[in-house]
Amino acid sequence: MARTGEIDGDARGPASGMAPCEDAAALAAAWGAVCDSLRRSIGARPFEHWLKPLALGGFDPASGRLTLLAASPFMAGWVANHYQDHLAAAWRATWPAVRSIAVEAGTAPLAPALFETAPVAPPAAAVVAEEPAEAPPALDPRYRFDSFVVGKANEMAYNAAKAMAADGPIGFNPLFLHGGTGLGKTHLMHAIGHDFLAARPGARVIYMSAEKFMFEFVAAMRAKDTYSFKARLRAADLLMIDDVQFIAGKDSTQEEFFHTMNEIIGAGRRLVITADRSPQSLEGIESRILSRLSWGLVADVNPADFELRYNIICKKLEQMPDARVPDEVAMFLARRISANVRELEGALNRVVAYATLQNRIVDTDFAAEVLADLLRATQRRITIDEIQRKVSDHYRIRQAEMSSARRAREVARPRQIAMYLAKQLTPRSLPEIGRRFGGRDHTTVIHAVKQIEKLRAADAELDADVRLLIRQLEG
Ligand SMILES: Nc1ncnc2c1ncn2[C@@H]1O[C@H](COP(=O)(O)OP(=O)(O)OP(=O)(O)O)[C@@H](O)[C@H]1O
Repeated sequence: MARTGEIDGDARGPASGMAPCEDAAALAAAWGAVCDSLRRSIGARPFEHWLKPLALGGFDPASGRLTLLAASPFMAGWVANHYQDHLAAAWRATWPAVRSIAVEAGTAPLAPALFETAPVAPPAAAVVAEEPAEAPPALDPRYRFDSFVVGKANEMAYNAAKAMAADGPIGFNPLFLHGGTGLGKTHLMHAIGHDFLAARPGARVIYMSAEKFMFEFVAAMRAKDTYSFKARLRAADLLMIDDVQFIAGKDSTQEEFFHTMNEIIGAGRRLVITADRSPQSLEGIESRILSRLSWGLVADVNPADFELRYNIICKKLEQMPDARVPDEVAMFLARRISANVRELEGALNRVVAYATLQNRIVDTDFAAEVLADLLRATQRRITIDEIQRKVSDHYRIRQAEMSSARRAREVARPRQIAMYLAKQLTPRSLPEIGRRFGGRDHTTVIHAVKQIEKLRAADAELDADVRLLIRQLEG
C-alpha cells in the first residue's frame, strides 16, 4: 500500500542551485535538517515514534517526487494522514525542489553512500524498532556502552545498566531507569541488549516501547489471539520496555503488563524498564506495578552538566571523521544547548549538515547563525543586574562601583567590561545600558564596547576573563 501526498511545488528547482540527487549525501543532509525541524515542530515524542523510523527511499529530480519509506503499511498510512503538512512544509523550507512526497511501506534501498557523509540521517538499519517474532532484535548499532559518555549525571544508571548486561547472577531485577527526555535511557537500553547478546549468542532479547506494547496487545485482543503475543514476550531472556509512562490509564494493557513482568521476574529472566519520571511520580499506573518496579534497582539519569555535554560532543565528533568542528564551537554548543543530549546532538548534526550543504567552514558565528532559532528559544534571560554582580565579584569590587563616578582603573575597567557584556548578552539599548550604569550617556557605552573589543584582541588575559564571565553568565 502506498500513500502519496502531493504538496504545492516550487517549480524553480532545487535549493541553493544544487542538482538534486546528484549529491546523495546532500540529500541525506537535507533529510537530517528536515528531521531536526520536524522534531521541533511536532515534538520529540511523536517525532521519535512516527517520523524518525522513516527512511529516505529516493528522489526523482524530473518530477520532484520524494519517497519516504515506513516500516509497515500502517505506519505509512498514519504518517501520510497525520504528518503530510509538516513534512511538506519542512521539505519546502529545506529543499524546494521536492514537489510531492510519497510515504510508502518498504525498506530503504541499499545505498550506503547516501548516508556515509551525513551522520544526521540514520540509515534504516539504525532505526529503533521492535523486532518481529523470531527475528534478531532491532537494536540500534550506534547505541552501545562504548559510545555512551559517562559523567556524574548518569554514572549510576550506566553502572546499573552494565550490571544488567553482565554475565552471572545479578543482585537486582528489574532495573528501572528514569529521567527527562533525551538523556540517554534508550541508548542505555540498547547497550544492555548488545552486551547481553554478545555474552549469550542466541538469547531472546526484546526491546519494545510501551506504546508498541499497547498497540500489539490491543491488536492481539481484537484478533482474539493474545496467546502468541504473551508467549513471545514471556519467553524473552531479556525484556526491555521503554517509556512505560505511556500506558498510564490504560487498564487492560497494565493488567497484561503486570503479568508479563511477574512471569519474567519469576522465571529469573531480566527486565529493564524506563520512564520519564520515578515510580513514585508516575501517575495513572497501578500501585502493584509501581511496587513491583520499586523492588528492583531504580536509577535516575540527570541532565548533563557542561563537562559531560562537552565530552558528548567530542565523542560524537569522533564518529564524524569528515566533520571539521573546532574546539571553540564544541564548547559553544556545550555551553548553549543544555536542555538535553538529543537536542545537543541535533544541534551538532545541523551545524555539520549545513556546513556540508553550503560548503562553509564551521566557526562560532556560523554555528550561531545556523542555530539562531534554537538559541533564541533556549536562551536564558541575562539581566544587567546579574552582569554587574558577576563582574564585581570577579574583580572583587563593590557592585556600587558599577554606577559610581570613580575613574580609577581598577573600577573603570570592570565597569567597561560589564557594559560590554550588557551589550553582548542582553537585548537592552545603549541608552538604557547607560542609565543602568549610573546614568551615563550612550556614547560612554559605545566607547566601553569598542575599548573592550580592542583589548580582547590585544590582551589574552583580559580576553580569557571575558570568556569566563560569558560562560558563567550563560550557565
Ligand atoms: N551520555 C551519553 N553519551 C552519548 N550519547 C548520549 C548520551 N546521552 C544521550 N545520548 C544521545 O542522545 C540521544 C537521545 O538519547 P535517548 O534516545 O537514549 O534518550 P531517552 O532518555 O531515551 O529519551 P526519551 O525519554 O525521549 O525516549 C541519543 O542519540 C543518544 O545516543
